[in-house]
This record gives sequence, structure tokens and C-alpha cells, in this order.
Amino acid sequence: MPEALLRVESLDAGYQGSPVVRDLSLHVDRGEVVALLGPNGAGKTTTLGTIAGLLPCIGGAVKLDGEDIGGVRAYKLARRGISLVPEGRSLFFGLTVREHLKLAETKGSLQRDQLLELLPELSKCLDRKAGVLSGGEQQMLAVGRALVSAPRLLLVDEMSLGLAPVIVERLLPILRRVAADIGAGVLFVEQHVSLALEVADRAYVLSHGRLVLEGAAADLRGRRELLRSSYLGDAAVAAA
Ligand SMILES: Nc1ncnc2c1ncn2[C@@H]1O[C@H](COP(=O)(O)OP(=O)(O)OP(=O)(O)O)[C@@H](O)[C@H]1O
Repeated sequence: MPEALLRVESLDAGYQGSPVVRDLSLHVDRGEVVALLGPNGAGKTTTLGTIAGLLPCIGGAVKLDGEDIGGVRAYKLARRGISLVPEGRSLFFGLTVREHLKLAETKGSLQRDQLLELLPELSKCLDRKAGVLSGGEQQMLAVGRALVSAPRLLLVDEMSLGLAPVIVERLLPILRRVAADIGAGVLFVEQHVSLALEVADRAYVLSHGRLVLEGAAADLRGRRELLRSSYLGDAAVAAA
């Protein structure tokens, strides 16, 4: 069996040596879209930050293509194909869309045409400053910037933050296109559970820093009660 693109094994992650995520194991394959779900404070952002090298791995292992990358700095992981779209987008409001994309270019970048095929709505606002874009356009730009480097693993933290569900419905399918068109693995955090399960192949649910549920998105879509109880913290780990 080929090695998973990303494999997290018994990960403990947190701050100042104190874990807030404990004993987490998950994997993402190439071309796969995986949702990381769970209530506020469950440890989703901490997990993404640790995979991206922004936070130290306190225990366990994070492997990319079978190689342990725990402790490797974020900028090095970016060069090795891990790209993070952070919560809050981190855009420069005084720079245009084109300037954001230019700044993200590296050797082996996606061709601009290919990027705009993935995110056609960006082509209409290339010369507008990020500060005047709508929330949805800003989020597209944040994803576009992360895609410029043609990542192998795209990590996306709460794309939908502050956006109306109708906009989120337009945004989330981009992740599916990223996986299909550039073959990247995608791990995304999302609060809109139903919408996330429409787009994802599989999902993991964290609660209080622990994995409480995992399974195929198609199965989880039909198990509302189990999902609800996992959010409330009273479900045992279940493989759907
Ligand atoms: N910089 C920090 N220092 C110490 N503790 C932190 C820090 N950031 C987050 N935490 C704590 O870690 C826990 C997990 O937070 P995290 O942001 O990973 O959760 P989350 O699932 O992403 O939640 P949300 O949906 O609210 O963003 C929380 O208890 C939070 O208070």
C-alpha cells in the first residue's frame, strides 16, 4: 500500500509544552479532501498549525510521504509542499490581488492561467486591492495565494469565517477542484458541518483535543445523531 501523503501518529500538540491536542492520529492521501471538524476550542487550529510547523510537536509524529517532519520549521515545510490558509486570511489590504499572487511565486509555481482556472472569480479582480474585496473574494485570494506554489498538501483553517452560508457553498467546492486538478491532499477545518461533508471524502471530529469520531463523509452525512453527540462530547471514537 502506498504511504499516505500526510500521516499524523499519536500527536500531542499545544502551547508551552502543555498539550491541548492529545493522541491524535489521522491521515490524508494524495488527491483526497479531508474535513477536520469539532466545536470551538477542540484543537483544530492547533492541529493545522502543528502540521504546518508553526507549533512544536510535543509528542507523537507528523509524517509527509513517510518522512518525519516534526520539528521542521514552517518555511522549510512550505518549500516541501505544505501550504496553509490561516484563519483570518492574513492578507495585505494595500496590495492588489495580482501583487499577492506575484509575492507568493516560487520555482515550480502554478501557471497563472491554471490558477485562474481553479479560481475564475479572481481574474475579475486582479488589479483591485485586497482591502476593497468582498469577504468571499478575500477568502478566494487567500486560497489562491496558498495555491501559487502548487502545494502537495493544502491546509485550510475555517474558510467560512464571517461569510454567509451561500458564499461558503460557492467556496468549499474549490477544495475539491484543488484535489482533482493538482492532485494535492487537502485537510480543512470547517464549522459548517453539512457543507463540509458534501465536499469531503472523509472527516475527523475532535472534541476537547481528542479524536471522537472518524469516517467516510458519505456515512457521516447519514449519522446526524452520532455527529451531534460527538460535538457535545459524549461519543466514543467510532469508525464509520
Ligand atoms: N496561543 C495559545 N496559547 C495557549 N493556549 C491556546 C493558544 N491558542 C489556543 N489555545 C487553546 O488551545 C485549545 C484549542 O484551541 P484551537 O484554537 O486549536 O481550537 P479550535 O478547535 O481551532 O477552535 P476554534 O474553532 O475556536 O478556532 C483551546 O483551549 C485554546 O484556548
